Parts: sequence; structure tokens; C-alpha cells
Amino acid sequence: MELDEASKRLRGQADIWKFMLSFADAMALRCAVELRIPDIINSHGGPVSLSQIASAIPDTSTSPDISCLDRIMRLLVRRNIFTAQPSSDGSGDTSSTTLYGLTHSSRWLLSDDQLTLAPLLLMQTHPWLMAPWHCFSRCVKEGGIAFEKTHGREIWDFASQNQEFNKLFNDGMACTAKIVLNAILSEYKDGFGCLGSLVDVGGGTGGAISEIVKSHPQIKGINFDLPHVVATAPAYPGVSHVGGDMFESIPNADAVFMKVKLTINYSFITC
Ligand SMILES: C[S@@+](CC[C@H](N)C(=O)[O-])C[C@H]1O[C@@H](n2cnc3c(N)ncnc32)[C@H](O)[C@@H]1O
Repeated sequence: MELDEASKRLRGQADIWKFMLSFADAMALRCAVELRIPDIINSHGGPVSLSQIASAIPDTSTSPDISCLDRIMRLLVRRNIFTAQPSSDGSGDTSSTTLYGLTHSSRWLLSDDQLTLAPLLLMQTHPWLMAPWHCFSRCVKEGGIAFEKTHGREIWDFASQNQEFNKLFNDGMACTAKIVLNAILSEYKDGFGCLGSLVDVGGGTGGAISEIVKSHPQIKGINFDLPHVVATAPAYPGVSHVGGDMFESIPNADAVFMKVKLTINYSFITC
């Protein structure tokens, strides 16, 4: 049925409210990861109460604010990040009458899981990477790159001079590399079979090439990235790390692998 003009205006207003406050979802997700709520629920082996979550939050010197935690959990339940169910005994105060469980979404936020998005979430929602989003109108008016307007230099230069950002960024990239490689390697079975060597250009700390070499041990893997990135890369069997600038030269190998994430947000901020 066609909406009348007043209903359309009301719906339009509702959309603006929704978009205006949509950042709250990302911030609540960040809060859940920072407090390790998915890990707390997971280690308990099933749904837990607010009091149980609060008592397991790491690194707290004061007792957590249950009503604040309650509001955040209710928002995340609305977004299907957690489930909420009444506790079986039904007694007690609000902090123990509802039990919160994991969903298919929050399972992606377990910090120690092999396949996790937690490091990427902490990277994307960090103030260092959130601040450039405030520069969109300046980018339109003046041109240029939001990250550089915010931080005064390009992202790779910033990372080379800020170890904390370097780690935050590399960890975020490494967790997605694992997820993507997991999917590639399970489907693209024969694609790497003919290779004796492979160089991952812009390979970060080597997570992607190490996964390829693990399932194709005949490949001599080379992880190539900027010197400040490979300097922090862990050792992987069958993989050598080489630092350099891909615009100058890249190491020789039978094939080049490049996985570059060009989502709208990333390209807008850095490219
Ligand atoms: C978007 S990240 C992608 C990382 C990884 N390939 C992945 O998909 O998870 C881009 C990578 O390119 C690297 N990079 C940027 N400029 C480079 C250059 N001139 N030479 C070599 N690597 C570079 C960065 O340090 C970063 O690790």
C-alpha cells in the first residue's frame, strides 16, 4: 500500500535517527571485545548472567557498573550479537534473571579463536582510524586523503613511526588474511600446486603466505612488505620475510600473490 506524505516524512525521520546513531552499534561491539564478553561467555560453556560477566571482566580495579553493562548487552541482543533468555530459576535481581549467550556473530569475536574478527574490529574502531571519518567534507572541499588530513602523514609512514599503530594495523590485517585464505585454500585446491615459489606483495606480517605454504609445503614462500612491518613478523616454517618498497622492486618468484583490501572505507581513508 502506498504511504501517505506524512507517513513518508515520518519514515524519513526514522531513517535519519537510525543513521545518526548507527556508530553506537560499532562502539558497543568494541566495548564487548574490550571487555572480552564473548570470551567470558565461551569459557563458561553456555549462557551467563550479567553478574557472571561482570565478575569475569579482566583488569578491573573497581566493581563494574552493572546497569551500564545491562544497557550495552540489551543493545547487542537487539543486534543479534548475543542471545538473551530467562534463567531457569527465575529468581534474583535483574543481573541474574537473564542469561546471555553467543550467536553466530559473536563467535567471530572470540579473541583466541583461529578465525576471529576481534583484532580487525579493534583496529577499525580505534580513535586513530575513526578520526579520519570526520574529514569527509574537507576531502570533498579540498581533495586529499582523510588519514593524512587527520594525522599529518600517510598511513604507512604513520605506522613506521608508531609501534602501537603498526601492531594494531598488522594484527587487524592478519586476522582477515587468515579468514580469506581459509576460504581460498578450501576451494582453490589445485591453483598453487604448480608453484615452487610465491611472493606475497604487501603481505603484512606473513599470515597469508604462511597459510599457503602450510597447505602447499613445496612452495618457498616470500613475505614482502615495508621494513617496519616485516621487522615485527613472526617466523613461519618455509617463509622468508623481505622488507622493501614494492614501487622500487619486488623479490623474484614463480608467481606474485597480492591481497589488497579496497573496501570503500579503506580506500577513502588511504588511497
Ligand atoms: C591493506 S594492507 C594488506 C595486508 C595483507 N595483504 C592483507 O590482505 O591482509 C596493505 C599492505 O601493503 C603494505 N605496503 C604499503 N605500501 C607498500 C610498499 N610501497 N611496498 C611494500 N608494501 C607496502 C602495507 O604495509 C600493508 O601491510
